[in-house]
Amino acid sequence: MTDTTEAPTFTSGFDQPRAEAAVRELLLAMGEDPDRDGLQDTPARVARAYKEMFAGLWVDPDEVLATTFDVGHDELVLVKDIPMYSTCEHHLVSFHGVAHVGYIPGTTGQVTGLSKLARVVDLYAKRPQVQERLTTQIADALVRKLDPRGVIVVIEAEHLCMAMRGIRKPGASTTTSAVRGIFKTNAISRGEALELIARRT
Ligand SMILES: Nc1nc2c(ncn2[C@@H]2O[C@H](COP(=O)(O)OP(=O)(O)OP(=O)(O)O)[C@@H](O)[C@H]2O)c(=O)[nH]1
Ligand SMILES: [Zn+2]
Repeated sequence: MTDTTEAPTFTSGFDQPRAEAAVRELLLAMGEDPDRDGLQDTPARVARAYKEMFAGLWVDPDEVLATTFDVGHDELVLVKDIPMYSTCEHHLVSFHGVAHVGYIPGTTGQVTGLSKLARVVDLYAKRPQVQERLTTQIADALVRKLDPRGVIVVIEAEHLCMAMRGIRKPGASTTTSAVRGIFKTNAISRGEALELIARRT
C-alpha cells in the first residue's frame, strides 16, 4: 500500500522549459498550431500556471507547522469553509470545494496558528491528488506535528472530471473525512465536531 503521508522531495524544482515543450507537444497532438497568434505564449503561460498549481510539491508540511505556541486551550479548535482548489491526478483537472479542519490540542496545550491549518490544506491540495489522500495527509500532518488529542478533517468538493467530461454530473458533491485520536474512538466527540461543521452561521 502506498504511504499516504510520505512527502515528495522538497528540493526538486519545476522544470519550466520541459513543461513548456510538453504543452507545445500537447497542442500539436490536438491538431492545433502552437505558433498561431493566440497560442504563441500559451506553453509558457500553462507551464507557469502548473508551477503555481503544483507548488505544494516543493513545500515541507512539517515546516509549515513548525511554529507552535501554548495558549492553554484544551478544547476544539475548528477552522471551517477553507476554500480548496486541487487537481485530480487521474485527469489533471480541478476538484474544488471547502475543507474543514479541527483538532483538540494535546496535554501540552500546544496549538498552531489558525492560518497554518489553511496553509497545510493548500500545500497538500497543490499536488496531483485524489480527495481521499488529500484528506488523510492533512489529518496525519497535524497528528505528526501537534500531537493532539484528536483531529478531524472534512472535505467537500466537486470534481470537474465528473462535471465537464465523462459521466457529466455537474453539481455532484463528494465528501471525505479523516478522524484521528478521540474523534475516532469517541462517537460523542465526533458527533459534536461534525455537528459544528454542518452548522451554518
Ligand atoms: N476515489 C476517487 N476517485 C477519483 C478522484 N478523482 C477522480 N476520480 C475517479 O477516478 C476514476 C478514474 O477512472 P478510469 O476508468 O481510470 O478513468 P476514465 O475512463 O477517465 O473514467 P471516467 O471518469 O468514468 O470516464 C474515475 O472514476 C474518476 O471519477 C478522487 O479524488 N477520488
Ligand atoms: Zn479526475
